[in-house]
Amino acid sequence: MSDTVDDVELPYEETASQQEKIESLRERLEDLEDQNEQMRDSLLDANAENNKYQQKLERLSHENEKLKQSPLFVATVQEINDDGVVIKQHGNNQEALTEVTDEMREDIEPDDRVAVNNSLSVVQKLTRETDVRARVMQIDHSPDVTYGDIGGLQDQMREVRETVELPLQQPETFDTVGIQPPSGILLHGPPGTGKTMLAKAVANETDASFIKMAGSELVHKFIGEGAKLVRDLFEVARENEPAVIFIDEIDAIASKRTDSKTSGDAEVQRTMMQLLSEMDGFDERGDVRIIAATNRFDMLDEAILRPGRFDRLIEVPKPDPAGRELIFQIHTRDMNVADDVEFGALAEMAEDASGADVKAICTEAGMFAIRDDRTEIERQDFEAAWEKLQQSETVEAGESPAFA
Ligand SMILES: Nc1ncnc2c1ncn2[C@@H]1O[C@H](COP(=O)(O)OP(=O)(O)OP(=O)(O)O)[C@@H](O)[C@H]1O
Repeated sequence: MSDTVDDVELPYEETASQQEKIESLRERLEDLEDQNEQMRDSLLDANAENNKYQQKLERLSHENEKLKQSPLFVATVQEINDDGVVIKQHGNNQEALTEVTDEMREDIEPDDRVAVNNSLSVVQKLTRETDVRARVMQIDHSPDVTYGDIGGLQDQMREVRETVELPLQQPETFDTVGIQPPSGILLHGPPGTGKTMLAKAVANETDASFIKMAGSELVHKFIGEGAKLVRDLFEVARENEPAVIFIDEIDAIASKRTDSKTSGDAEVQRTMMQLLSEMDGFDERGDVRIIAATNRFDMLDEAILRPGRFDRLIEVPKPDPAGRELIFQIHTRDMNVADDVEFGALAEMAEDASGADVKAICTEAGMFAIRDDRTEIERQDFEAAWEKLQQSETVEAGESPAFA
């Protein structure tokens, strides 16, 4: 069957008579014609089969399209194993073992959000672009900040721990005493003072997921979706219990009502109302704690501060000299600092600096050393870094810098 024109074997011996040769060739010709006939038949069969599969493929593609068009439910992949895929449906939180195509199976992994149809088969993986929640919420299952990374803020840390750790770790204490655990914490103070760090650290130390949402993004980026996203935020938190919800820049959604009646204001109002109602539904919230932060405490609507909502208000001020010294120590832990550098003196120098400023000074001091071809960071590097930071802040504030 695999003979080619060049390597064809002649069906007779060289010594055979002319008559025998003709006879052999005739037989071989008949054989080949038979084979040709058989192959043509097979080809026809294969073509027919191919057509059948083609039609089936079209039908399935059509079916698939139809499935995608009917309403789909959103679920999160929990586990992929030999039996199929375990998904957890959003909304009712129920888990189900379902099937996926081999192709889809290769594409998904635990924690992916997927769309499932009525029979809970995974139809589509939701990409980050289609997943608004993923864009607006930052979910960190194990934030790496610890209490030891925070300089100063001892009182604030104690209060945050009391309010968040106890209800998460010993909820029965509150049941026994017969009181509701404090609901939300509001951290207020200037930018860069460690508010986010406090929330991340308490989530980390209680093994809770950290779910962050920025109020300003909610209002400015996702116009018209604010209220729904707040609902989603609490839903995601329940799906990831125990969880700490961190709402940064809460003033963007909970500032005092203005008199103007623009549609933008109405939208912000709706978002805030949704937040209040989620906070009021505390009983069903389970192992979820809420921490919010603001730099504009004076702007907040009183409704948000009513008992049962944010009833712990914790001020997070800029660090005092002792706090700054600690923060310098923390941020230079991994740096190669010269022995004569005194952190106390640096703390005195960087008067009025926030924790974030201190961190920026340390990084910049390292850059000065690198520019100077040194591997050790000296006192003058920190001084130059502080000067540079002050200059950039002056320029940002629109004043002319003291130094060129
Ligand atoms: N008390 C602190 N101890 C150690 N580092 C700090 C402290 N405060 C701030 N920092 C440093 O500054 C960075 C920013 O801090 P963080 O995001 O917690 O500030 P924030 O108060 O939430 O700021 P914002 O109000 O601007 O959101 C931190 O990642 C950390 O490196």
